[in-house]
Amino acid sequence: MNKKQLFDQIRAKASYLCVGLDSDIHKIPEHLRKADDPLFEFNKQIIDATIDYAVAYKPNIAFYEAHGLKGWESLMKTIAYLPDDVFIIADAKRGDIGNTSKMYARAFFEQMNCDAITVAPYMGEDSVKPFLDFPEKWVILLALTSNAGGKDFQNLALTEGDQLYERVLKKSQDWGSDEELMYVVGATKAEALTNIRQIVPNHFLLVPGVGEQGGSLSEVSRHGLNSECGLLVNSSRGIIYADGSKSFASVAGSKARELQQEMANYLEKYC
Ligand SMILES: O=c1ccn([C@@H]2O[C@H](COP(=O)(O)O)[C@@H](O)[C@H]2O)c(=O)[nH]1
Repeated sequence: MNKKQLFDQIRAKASYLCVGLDSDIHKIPEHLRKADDPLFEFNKQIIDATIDYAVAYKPNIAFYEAHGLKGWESLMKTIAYLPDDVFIIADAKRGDIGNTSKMYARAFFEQMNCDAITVAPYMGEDSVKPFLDFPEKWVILLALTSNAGGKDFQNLALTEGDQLYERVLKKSQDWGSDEELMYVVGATKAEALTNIRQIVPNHFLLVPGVGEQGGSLSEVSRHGLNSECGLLVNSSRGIIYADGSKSFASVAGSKARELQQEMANYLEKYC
């Protein structure tokens, strides 16, 4: 999906919501655990209930890898179930020497047909570039992550003055354009968004951390929206585990709708 198509979807749904499919066998409702493929059954119902309110879905690969072959099958079935007009992010946080990165890219872009993959930038240009060789596919580089430990490295001041995350934003612009590169910025770090928007005014940002991690959708939207929206805001646990009963899907749908309605207001106001 290219940038224009993504923005068209955002306008059509008045939403920049990404639903995180962090589907955990121990957290899904009891009655689903007896199904043939419990993770897929859970995801299917979550997708059906939230599809009107979300433009993107983000399966976190760890939750599927943890189950070996069966988990990969659940993941592939989930991705195949998602409609063509939603943006699919493999939250895999990959990146390695070039020939290995190329294989990761082929796995997620060719085998699984994801639109985007999260990539750790710290092995540098030759570890990121292989992911950028796929037309209309996206690399989402970790810039300023939502976790407390992100500051251990990302906020370190380099001798030249920049913090490490700022250097990631600046340097990576030599590798690809805003038609193929996005950045992860945690909702818990919303105070950095004004600075981030000065460095990358036109790039999309993937913003996790609204919901369970306590990030503010209002703050993120106020400081992060640009003229083409420029945001995909993720919520995983706050939507998919909002209810643990047989009504889980309809409650997830209501949670997604609440976020979408708030987003529709911010789009009117700031975009
Ligand atoms: O900085 C980051 C990068 C990735 N994540 C991922 O996003 C979701 C957040 O889940 P919630 O349940 O909404 O907290 C999860 O998959 C993380 O691995 C992040 O949180 N922060």
